[in-house]
Order: sequence, then structure tokens, then C-alpha cells
Amino acid sequence: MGKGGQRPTNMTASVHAWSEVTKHRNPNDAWLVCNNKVYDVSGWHDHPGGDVIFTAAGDDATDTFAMFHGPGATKHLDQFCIGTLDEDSRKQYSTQETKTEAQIEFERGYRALRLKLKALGLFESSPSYYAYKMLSTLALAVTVAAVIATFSGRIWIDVAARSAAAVLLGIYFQQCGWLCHEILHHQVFANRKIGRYVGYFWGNFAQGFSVSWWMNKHNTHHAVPNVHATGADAQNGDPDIDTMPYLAWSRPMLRLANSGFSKWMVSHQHLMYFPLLALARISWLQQSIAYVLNLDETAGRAVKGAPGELKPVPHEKLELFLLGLHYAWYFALAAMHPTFLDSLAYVLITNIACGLALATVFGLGHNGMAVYDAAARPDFWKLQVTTTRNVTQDPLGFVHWCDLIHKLFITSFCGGLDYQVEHHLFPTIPRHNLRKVSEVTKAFCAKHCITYHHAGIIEGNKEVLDHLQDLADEFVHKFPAM
Ligand code: HEM
Repeated sequence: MGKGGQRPTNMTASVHAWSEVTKHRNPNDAWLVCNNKVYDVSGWHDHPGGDVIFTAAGDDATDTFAMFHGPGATKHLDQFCIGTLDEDSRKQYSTQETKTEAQIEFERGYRALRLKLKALGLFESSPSYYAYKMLSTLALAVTVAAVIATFSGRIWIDVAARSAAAVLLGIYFQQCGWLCHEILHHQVFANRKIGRYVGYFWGNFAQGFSVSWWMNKHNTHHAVPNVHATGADAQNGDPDIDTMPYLAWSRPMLRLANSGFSKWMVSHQHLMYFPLLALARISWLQQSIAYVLNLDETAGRAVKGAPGELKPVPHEKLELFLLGLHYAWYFALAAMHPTFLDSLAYVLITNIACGLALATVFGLGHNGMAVYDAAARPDFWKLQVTTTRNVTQDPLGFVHWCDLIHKLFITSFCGGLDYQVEHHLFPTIPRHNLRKVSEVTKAFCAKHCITYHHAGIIEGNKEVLDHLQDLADEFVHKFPAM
């Protein structure tokens, strides 16, 4: 068992064939490869990063390991080592898992590119950039509070000003989301502990999400973007495409539309996409609360593959306290409205504005791109690039204004996720450096004939809706009664 420390030392001398490694692919029997060494992490639910580790079971985790860990993590590897990988066995293994020369070349190049970007200082964050981002984001909240306090009457100008303030609060929540995202990817603070606590401020207090719930979900998404789990009890699927019974992103997902409600939703999914995005924040808040209060075993605390076992919430009391403070200030602003209906409108508008602003960007990043089955997913690099879309043009197509618009609007609105490909390949690179990284990445992908997809905001959303409609049409064709 891979709980660390109790393994006979001679096991590190064993040589394992690739075909053997791929057999150990579930949480209770999990082997993985890092830099040609084989590790047995079976049942290691105490892994500090959580059960995301099992997404790599039976696979090569070299690049995933490099992507997630700080320099201190390598010293923990030895206790799990059970031998080395027979490299030739991987080349000879004649299924889709065989690595071609081109793949090996790309992998080498990707690792060299990572070192080159490090040497260029592109992993370093700019304190002044993030100080500006944090202060300007807080200024949005202060402006909202001032507007609500000033325009407190019932005449049309008061109603219009408060509605605009509610939309602005939604955008403030979106901006907090981006900051929290960057902080928890360790783009901002080199010290991960400090980053975690600052993350609680922006996630729990400022925005209303549980940071631990979000990290579980988001790290898994990064490990296996647009990947279906191999089974209901597996720990190897992307939670971000786990959208049934509402939306199906692939043919296998269509088969999960069993109830009358789900069949209706899926057959109209291209029409329901934006209305569902509008409700996304409400769903995230509900899942966050269910997670920290332990109300729902499926809200990120249950260990798939080990039913019944619930993992503790890290810093549970702090999470609860900061969430309580969040709702206190949020509802204090609601109470400043003249009538109950005005307060209700404020709650609805802020949530809808934030849901649309955040989820549209998430959707642009991956929806409508390649979707893989966990058992047949490609290598790290191909998985990350082919499941991801960049937003690289301005919405109106004024190419000459592209640079300016990008700086002023798109990169702020998308929180740097307009460079989603670069973010997925190098998640710890700060937002302000992604533009430089994109030049190199684009050339690198072209050299290795890898599709590097980008589209404008409107074009990208059209791709998402077309993809949903194609699947809906296919579904209706099979079940004409829908
Ligand atoms: C034997 C293999 C592994 C060992 C010994 C290990 C060890 C650790 C340690 C010590 C940490 C905390 C320190 C740090 O963040 O650097 C950590 C965090 C983490 N690990 Fe692993 N890990 C392994 C494999 C994996 C794999 C395969 C994945 C992903 C598929 C993964 C994902 C993570 C994540 C997401 C974190 C949290 C990073 C954060 O705080 O943002 N680990 N791991």
C-alpha cells in the first residue's frame, strides 16, 4: 500500500513494464510514473493536494506533478517509489498509449520551454500589478455601497442607479474570482501558506465561495480538462463538464439523459445555455455552503472510490467565519434598499451578472472543444491544448485596436483566461506575463503541429452554441418524441 514509509527498500530496484503500470488505475490501487520512476500511491487520501492525485492513477504524471507542486514536494516522492519504468516497454506497447517519436519530441520541448520561461523570469509576479488589481477591485465594492446609500429613493433615477450598482457588484464578484484564482494557483505569492490565507479573504469573505471546495474542483479540472470519468466511482473526470442532467458536451453524456426533464433540457440545451449560466453563481454558493457545512456528500467532500468516507474541510472554522462575514456585508447592502422587492432585485441582479460574467469566460475556455474518455485520454500536452480555446481577438473585429482593447478590456474581463492555453500549460505564470508567453507557445505548438485554437468572444460563444445544438439535434433525431 502506498501510504508511505513502510515499503522494503529493495522494491525501488524493481523494473515495471508500462502495461503493468496502466493496470493500477483506481484510488485503492493507484500507481503513477514521474520521470520514469514508478510510485504506488494506493489509498493515499491524505495527499495534501487531495484526491486529484488519483486522476493520474495508471498514467504518466511527470508534467502534472511539475505543474502543481512547489520545489518542496519532490522530497516526499521517495517513500512511494516502487521501482523504475522500463522505457522500452512504453514504446513497444501497441495501443493508443504508445508514445510516438513526435510525442516524445514535444514532451522534451515542453519541459525545455518551461525552463526557458523560468529563466526569462516569466513565473515572477509583479507586486505593483497585483496591488493595483486588489485595490481597484475593492474600489468597485466601495462604489457599489456608495451608490446604494446615495440613491435610496423610489424615483426612476434611484432605481436605475441601484440596478447599475447591482450589475457592478456582479462584476466585482467576477474580479474577486479572478484574483482568488490567481492567488490559489500561486501566481501571486511565492509562499503558498500566505497565498492560501489571502485566498480565503478574496474567496470566502469578498466573494462568498468556499476556497477549499473550489480548489478541489479546480485542481481536478486542471489535471483532466474535458475528460469523462471512467465510471461513477472513479476519480478521474473533470467536474466542470459534469453538467448532466442539464447539458451534454459529448455523445456518451447524451446517454445519461434518462428522465423526462433531462431529455427536454438536453434537446433544448443550445437555448438553455445562457439561462443556465445566469444561475451558475447561485449553484456555486449552494455547493460551497453544502461543502463547509457537510450537508451534501457529493459537494467535494466525498471520496470517490471509497464510499462513505468524508474528508475534513481544511480550516473549517475560518472558512465558516469568513463566509458568515461575507453574507453579513452582502445582506447589509440588501437591507439598505427602500423595499423588499428592491432588495430582491439586488440579490437577483448581482447573482445573474456574476454568473454570466464568470461562466461565459469558463465556457469560452473549454466548452465545445475536444472531450475525452478517461481511459483513452491523450498525453498531458495534447490534452491541455486540444481541450482549450484562447480569446485572442476583440469582440468587434477591429484588429488594429486589438492590442489596446486586449489590455484595457478583454484580459481584465477574462482574468487572463483569454490566454487559457498558456494558463493550462503553465498555471503558476501570473496573468500579466501570459501575453508574452503566448507568443512563444504559439510558435512552439506550430513547430509540433499542435492545433492552437483561438476565437473572438462572439465567435467562441457561437462555437459553444453550435456544438450544443449539434448534440441536441443528434439527440432529437434518436428520440423524435422530444
Ligand atoms: C507520489 C506523488 C505525489 C506526492 C509525493 C505529492 C506530494 C504533495 C505535497 C507534499 C503537496 C503539498 C506541497 C505542495 O503543494 O507542493 C502536494 C500538493 C498538491 N498535489 Fe501532490 N503529490 C503527488 C502527486 C500528485 C499528482 C499526480 C497530482 C495531480 C494529478 C497532485 C496534485 C497536487 C495538488 C493539486 C496539490 C495542491 C497544490 C496547491 O496547494 O495548490 N499531486 N502534493
